[in-house]
Amino acid sequence: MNQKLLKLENLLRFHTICRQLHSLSQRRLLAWWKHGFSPAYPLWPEQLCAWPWQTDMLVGAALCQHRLFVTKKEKRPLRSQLSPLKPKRDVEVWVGMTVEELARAMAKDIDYIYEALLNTAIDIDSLEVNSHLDEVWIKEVIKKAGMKLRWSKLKQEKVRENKDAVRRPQADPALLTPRFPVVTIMGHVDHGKTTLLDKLRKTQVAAMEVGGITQHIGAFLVSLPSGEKITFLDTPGHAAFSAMRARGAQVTDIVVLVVAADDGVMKQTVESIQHAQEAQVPIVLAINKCDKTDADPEKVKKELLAYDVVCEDYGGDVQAVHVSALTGDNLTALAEATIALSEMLELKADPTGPVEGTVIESFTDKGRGPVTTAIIQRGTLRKGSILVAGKCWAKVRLMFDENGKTLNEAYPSMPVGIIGWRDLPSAGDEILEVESEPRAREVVDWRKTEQKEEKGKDDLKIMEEQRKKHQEAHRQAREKYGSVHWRRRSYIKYLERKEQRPLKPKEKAGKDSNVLPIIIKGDVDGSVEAILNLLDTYDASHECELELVHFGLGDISENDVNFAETFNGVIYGFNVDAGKAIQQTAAQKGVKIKLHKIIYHLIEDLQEELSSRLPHRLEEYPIGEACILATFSVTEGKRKVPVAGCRVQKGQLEKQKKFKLIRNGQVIWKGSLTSLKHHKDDVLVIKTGMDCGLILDEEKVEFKVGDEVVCYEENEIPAKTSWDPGF
Ligand SMILES: Nc1nc2c(ncn2[C@@H]2O[C@H](COP(=O)(O)OP(=O)(O)OP(=O)(O)O)[C@@H](O)[C@H]2O)c(=O)[nH]1
Repeated sequence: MNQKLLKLENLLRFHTICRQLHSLSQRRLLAWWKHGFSPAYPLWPEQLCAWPWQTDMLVGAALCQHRLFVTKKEKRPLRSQLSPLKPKRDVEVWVGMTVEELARAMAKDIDYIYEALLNTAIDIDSLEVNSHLDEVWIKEVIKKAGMKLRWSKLKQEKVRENKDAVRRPQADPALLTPRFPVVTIMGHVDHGKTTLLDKLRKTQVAAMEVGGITQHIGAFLVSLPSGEKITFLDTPGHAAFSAMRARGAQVTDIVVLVVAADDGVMKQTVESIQHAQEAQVPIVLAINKCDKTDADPEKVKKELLAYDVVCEDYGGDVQAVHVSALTGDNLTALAEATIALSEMLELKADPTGPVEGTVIESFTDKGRGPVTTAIIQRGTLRKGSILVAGKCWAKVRLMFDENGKTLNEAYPSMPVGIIGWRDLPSAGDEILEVESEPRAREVVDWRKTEQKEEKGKDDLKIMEEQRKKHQEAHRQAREKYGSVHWRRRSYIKYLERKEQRPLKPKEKAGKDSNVLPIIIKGDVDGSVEAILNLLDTYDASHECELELVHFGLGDISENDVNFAETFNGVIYGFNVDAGKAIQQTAAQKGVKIKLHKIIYHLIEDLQEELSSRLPHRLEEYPIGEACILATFSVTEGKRKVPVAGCRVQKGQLEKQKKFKLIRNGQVIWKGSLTSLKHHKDDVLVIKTGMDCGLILDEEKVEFKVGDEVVCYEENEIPAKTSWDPGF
């Protein structure tokens, strides 16, 4: 009878715990049950491990549970292994669906999915209801269920209609008209690129007789006396190249390679050559600083041979112009050489139809908002055109050139400042004209969604990597700690520490001990994880040891209180409750339950609790100071007792308080007085300015004239933990 009652009681307690344990534990229980209740089974529910029950009691309880399942089984087959599923139901699935979604799609409960994934390589413990499943696991579950898999429309939706705007196919040669070249200036540091660009720009300003301030728009147009034009990109050559090539755009037709005649080929000269060669952009060589006495243009040409840059003098096709950016010498010749090369390249573009171009530079102007400089490559840009670039779009409100002059139209190869962007596109972004604002929005939305999906895929990859890492750590922990199925870093840390210094219930963790055993309960996995992560910042160097004896999800239970009582610990609950009965039990057992709804309040509370376990600090408060003016001794029986003749200089000396003797700034004695006299009278207090004679409780101490006597009292100051989790 007693046996039966015990089992019944066990069953009830077991049920209560199971109900608290969330679906995860029921799943584990089932798995455990199917493995013959072996305590060695790795999925032993951690909450039950923490339960201070004996294993056989647990088995007893579980056996009852087992019978219950068996009875239920007769009415309703629960598991695939027990009753084969009726085959070939179609299940609509998609990659990355969650455990919950798969269960719903299969019309099964969540446990079913977990069960199907048991004994597979997946780490079932790290698998939450909302974890995403890989294709391989989805297939595994469906296969085990004997169902048929059908990839969902949702998956097909992923290959949704491409709403992006793209460049048009190559233009009909009949539509092509000559265009002027777009040139980038590149070269080694200090070889004169900026000076050359400035000179070219100033020549242009002077030539146009505009005067005043030139507008920096990242590119400018130079008109030669012959009427020819060249667009120079006014951005650091490397940056322009990298940005544009990274986005697959190629706006430069010619590279002007600047090499200082006095310095020769240097590291960045070589890099510039490589950039040009990789992009198959021809080079015009500007041998600069030819005004300098030590200039040696021939040496430069020879050095360049090593990099496949063969000048015309050496039988190659690279034009070399000796210039001086400083004096402006030969800059026209350089421009003409560039034009000659562009003519050979037969640069042409289609000025009709929707615009295509590239963003050279973009910035936000205080008054005008986002501004871009673009090079038009196809079509003709006009006010009111609708453009998209990257994930931004614009209705062109205003166009201007490098001199700030408003433009009505911009043709291929023209640099143009554009105002009217809703957001700021990036340098190198491709500009495409679309037919309407709704279409521009559609393109931008499509691109944003694409980006999100890409990011989602990346996140999934990261999650998968983390899962694998977690799985490995988990496997190692399991190997190390056997059937105990802890998966928390903090707990493993705790176990490791425990190996070094086992915490015995009630033995070390007395109320005044400097060990604080704690139990953490939280509402959801995430919050418990967050608290455990903060606890991880607490290391052994702190004065009070923090022992995490148990943690878990759900309201505070009797089991937690038992634990806390056993270890003399404190229960911390985050966003959970403790029923009245539990609180009463805890009060009876002297167990503190601390409930919080804000993590940092919980941590502050923990800091206070830790501080309360630290020994108090003693702080000294001086009451008076005296100086020894004479030393003598009195005879007490056969002993000669040293006496210090002092004058009080500050405060007062109180016989009952503590005293210290200081010599040359060093404390040489601390203790009490056995005698304090004023003349021949014993007194309790001597005030400032008065003389006195005093005898210490340690007769061996010798006084010296000039020593300092300090009377003080000691106060206990509560200590504060130095632990700061840093939030
Ligand atoms: N004598 C002489 N000095 C020049 C000439 N060109 C540039 N310099 C000087 O060389 C120095 C560097 O010129 P920059 O134009 O700043 O050179 P850079 O290649 O743009 O340099 P980074 O911007 O640092 O890459 C400056 O002191 C210029 O005055 C030139 O033709 N002759």
